[in-house]
Amino acid sequence: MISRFPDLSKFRGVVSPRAHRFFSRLRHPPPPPAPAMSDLRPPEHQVAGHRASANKLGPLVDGSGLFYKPLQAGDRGEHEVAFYEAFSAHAAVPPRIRDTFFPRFHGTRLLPTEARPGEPHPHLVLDDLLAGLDAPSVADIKIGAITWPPGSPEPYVAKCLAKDRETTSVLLGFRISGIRVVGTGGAVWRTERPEVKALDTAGVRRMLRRYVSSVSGEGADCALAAAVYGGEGGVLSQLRELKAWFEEQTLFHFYSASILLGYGANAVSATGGVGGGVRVKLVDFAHVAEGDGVIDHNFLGGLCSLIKFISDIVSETPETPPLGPS
Ligand SMILES: O=P(O)(O)O[C@@H]1[C@@H](OP(=O)(O)O)[C@H](OP(=O)(O)O)[C@H](O)[C@H](OP(=O)(O)O)[C@H]1OP(=O)(O)O
Ligand SMILES: Nc1ncnc2c1ncn2[C@@H]1O[C@H](COP(=O)(O)OP(=O)(O)O)[C@@H](O)[C@H]1O
Repeated sequence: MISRFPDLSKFRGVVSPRAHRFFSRLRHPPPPPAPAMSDLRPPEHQVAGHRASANKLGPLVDGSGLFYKPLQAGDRGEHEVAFYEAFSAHAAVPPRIRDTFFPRFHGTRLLPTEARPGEPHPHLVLDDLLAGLDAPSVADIKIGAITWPPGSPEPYVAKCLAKDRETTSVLLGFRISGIRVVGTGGAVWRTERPEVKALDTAGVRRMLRRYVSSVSGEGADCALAAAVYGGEGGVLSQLRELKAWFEEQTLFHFYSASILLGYGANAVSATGGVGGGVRVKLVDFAHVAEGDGVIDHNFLGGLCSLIKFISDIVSETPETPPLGPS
């Protein structure tokens, strides 16, 4: 829960530690009791990123509508927390943008994990952005031709640059990181890591078509293109609203962040509509940098490029009933 109190982090050292703890508690009231390890599991709907396993930390859910992301090593985890704290309280962020496109931040919490038995690990507590969608179909699209923030160490820049060149990031301003599609019969089709890494422009187009197709297997009939991508409240109209903000905002530069698309795949109605709404969200803020009064042209360029790919698919496919956001 986010309070109306301003970000106090810059006042650390000015106010007493006791006062700071008091105000922090007001800004992030304690969430409900910590879930037991037996209730926590990797989200079935996760399509990219580090995945929790017996020896690796990764995101967890407990079915309560919350998503627990482990703080990453080094200063990355702390950096992501600092972003959420600043963003949640920033007076210049329009509430509509914050509420529509970002997960709500509920502070951090120590959780038991299978990977680190007996050593609770701090996690970001976020809204599960796919909560309430039955059998969600999900796409993670990493935005930006450049995926490292200014000032990153040289070896990290080299690693990211190599990935940006090998994938479509440099060429298209975005790359697909992972997709899962739940067909009408409940069959799940998902991308494998090596496959998405090898996608070229034609492959990206194919994946974006596959994401809105009802057939099982590799085929792409684009039966849901108009309902999911088009119409009022569809992906395109939400992306355009997000773009309008990025044309103005100079607060943050979202390096390596992803757009997460979601729709309830198992609710395809007789009329061809999709139940549960269409979601367009942003995730992964471990590499966000301060905007310093400059627009985030790296993210904005990738977003425009993605919009063009998706609008081409809508133009090429026949109309089906549109859906609003949920
Ligand atoms: O750790 P790696 O090498 O698997 O790379 C991660 C990427 O996996 P990949 O192998 O490219 O599919 C991973 O990519 P996906 O999200 O899986 O597309 C992220 O880029 C991750 O970076 P961060 O969590 O945003 O800091 C990447 O982590 P860092 O390169 O930032 O450590
Ligand atoms: N708040 C959220 N709600 C639901 N799913 C999420 C949320 N945040 C991330 N995810 C899922 O987890 C994946 C990895 O998240 P991300 O923040 O990118 O982690 P990493 O830093 O390991 O790359 C995303 O591709 C998405 O499937």
